[in-house]
Amino acid sequence: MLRLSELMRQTADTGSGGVLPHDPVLAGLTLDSRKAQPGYLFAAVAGSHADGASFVADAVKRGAVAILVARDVVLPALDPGIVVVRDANPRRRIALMAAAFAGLQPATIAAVTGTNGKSSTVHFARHIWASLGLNAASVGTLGIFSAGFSRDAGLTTPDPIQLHADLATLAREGVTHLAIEASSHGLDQHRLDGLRLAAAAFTNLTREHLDYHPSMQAYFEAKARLFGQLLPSDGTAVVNADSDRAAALAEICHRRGIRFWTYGTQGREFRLLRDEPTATGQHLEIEVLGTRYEIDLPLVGAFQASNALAALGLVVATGGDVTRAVSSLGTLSGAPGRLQLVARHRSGAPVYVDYAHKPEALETVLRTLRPFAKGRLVVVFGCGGDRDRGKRPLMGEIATRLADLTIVTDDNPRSEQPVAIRAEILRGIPPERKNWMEESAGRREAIAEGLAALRSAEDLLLIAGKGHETGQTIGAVKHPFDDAQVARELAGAAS
Ligand SMILES: CC(=O)N[C@H]1[C@@H](OP(=O)(O)OP(=O)(O)OC[C@H]2O[C@@H](n3ccc(=O)[nH]c3=O)[C@H](O)[C@@H]2O)O[C@H](CO)[C@@H](O)[C@@H]1O[C@H](C)C(=O)N[C@@H](C)C(=O)N[C@H](CCC(=O)O)C(=O)O
Ligand SMILES: Nc1ncnc2c1ncn2[C@@H]1O[C@H](COP(=O)(O)OP(=O)(O)OP(=O)(O)O)[C@@H](O)[C@H]1O
Ligand SMILES: N[C@H](CCC[C@H](N)C(=O)O)C(=O)O
Ligand SMILES: [Mg+2]
Repeated sequence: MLRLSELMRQTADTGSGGVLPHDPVLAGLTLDSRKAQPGYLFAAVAGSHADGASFVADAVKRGAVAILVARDVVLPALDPGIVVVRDANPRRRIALMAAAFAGLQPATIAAVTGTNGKSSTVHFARHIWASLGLNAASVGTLGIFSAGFSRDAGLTTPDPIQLHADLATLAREGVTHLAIEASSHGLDQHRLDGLRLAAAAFTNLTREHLDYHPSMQAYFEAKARLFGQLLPSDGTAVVNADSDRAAALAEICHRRGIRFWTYGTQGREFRLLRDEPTATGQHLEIEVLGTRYEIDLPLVGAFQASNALAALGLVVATGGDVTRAVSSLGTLSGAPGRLQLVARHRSGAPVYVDYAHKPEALETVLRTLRPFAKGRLVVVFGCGGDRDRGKRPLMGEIATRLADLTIVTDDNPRSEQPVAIRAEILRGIPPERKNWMEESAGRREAIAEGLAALRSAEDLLLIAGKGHETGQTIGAVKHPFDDAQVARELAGAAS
């Protein structure tokens, strides 16, 4: 409970002013009129489908006593007992209010942005902190994880009201260190504006979400907000030097006086010098702040080594002991659904599940797995409905270029016709490659076909796109579906 005047005082940086006609004690905040209760403040924001302003009367009917709205919005006549707060940027203001209202957040917070590798990096950062004896948590696509509290995710970056309620719970339970994914939607919609950040990492930028962002430049600018606006000038940026966006971020950070650290094969503070595959992962030689270390990372793929360095960078940037943090990389476990070995076919062929649902990710994971498939590399994948359509032909081209057999199937069709999504994937496949592909309606059937194509222990099946997901959304209904479980069931049945 907090008085409205106090909430406004604590968050007054976007320029709303004026004397309040009343000063209600607020019972809660909401961005959704349907969740308004007596004593609530309703933030009416314009969205991509609806305009929150048209739900003000609904919120008031449910008991809202205060409305936060943009300056220029015309509202219907309201009861004089309702306080209307105007702000130039209500999305930012409600995020700041959510933080103030919840009161507590873990003392040390690091955010991770980039097209690929965010979930893996926050998962790794939590592991490294925990190895240092710190009470750590992660928030993102996989949900919220800490020693004492976990919950499935709705969004990669939750809405600010939910987020701050959860962060306050974590902080009350003693969590001091938090790694959180910053999605481009989340950054663009100011969901993260109330966080007190100590560090921020950038992994890479490739094509994604061009249904939402008007261009790659706009997509980059959404991500760059993390460094240009959210990370305070006493924070540390940890940026992948192997990304072609590193120079632009360096410029932003230097302008703001932010400490700028880089990682990767071209990294300055966290440099990967050597990377050799081993039976169980890879042997790395790295240089961290001028000192050389050798470690056995129990994960395959150069991209996982890169994500591990990003996590290491965040831990060290926020005061973690370098030597102990480096040695904890030797006990990293992969993030669920990321290059996860889930089953073995009766032929001995391994079956992997991976969350590659973007062109660059699919290319990376197929290239990573190629050396492990001395025989045939088989991939089963589809594309999600109601998402960036431009990805579809690109992924069809990549799969058929890098795999020996591609089975095109359904991901989460959502409101789209599965056959139409598959047709867009097929459009990207050159005619001469059509002999090395099949189209299979129904993901379960496609996985069965993928398994049936395995002939020896030298073959390998990759099921891409849904990773850790435990449901498949068809129309408006989410049906239980778990790639790993289905693969195990079917591989078992085949043996
Ligand atoms: C495109 C997008 O990001 N939409 C998010 C956005 O919704 P919006 O502002 O567009 O909502 P809208 O439907 O237009 O409605 C406008 C406003 O009216 C309100 N409303 C609506 C109806 C009503 O009866 N009463 C009412 O008050 C809504 O609560 C909203 O505040 O803000 C909502 C509240 O925070 C989110 O739930 C919603 O996420 C939708 C469900 C979504 O699917 N988002 C995905 C694309 C997303 O955000 N993904 C990213 C990236 C994933 C990744 O790459 O990892 C993520 O962070 O998960
Ligand atoms: N650093 C990387 N470079 C290229 N591809 C990567 C990298 N890290 C992960 N991937 C690929 O992207 C997939 C998703 O990885 P991860 O979940 O860590 O990324 P994310 O950024 O959180 O994705 P999302 O935005 O979908 O939540 C992995 O399964 C893998 O195929
Ligand atoms: N956070 C991502 C997840 C996509 C996962 C993929 N399986 C799909 O459904 O497209 C999104 O909402 O765009
Ligand atoms: Mg993620």
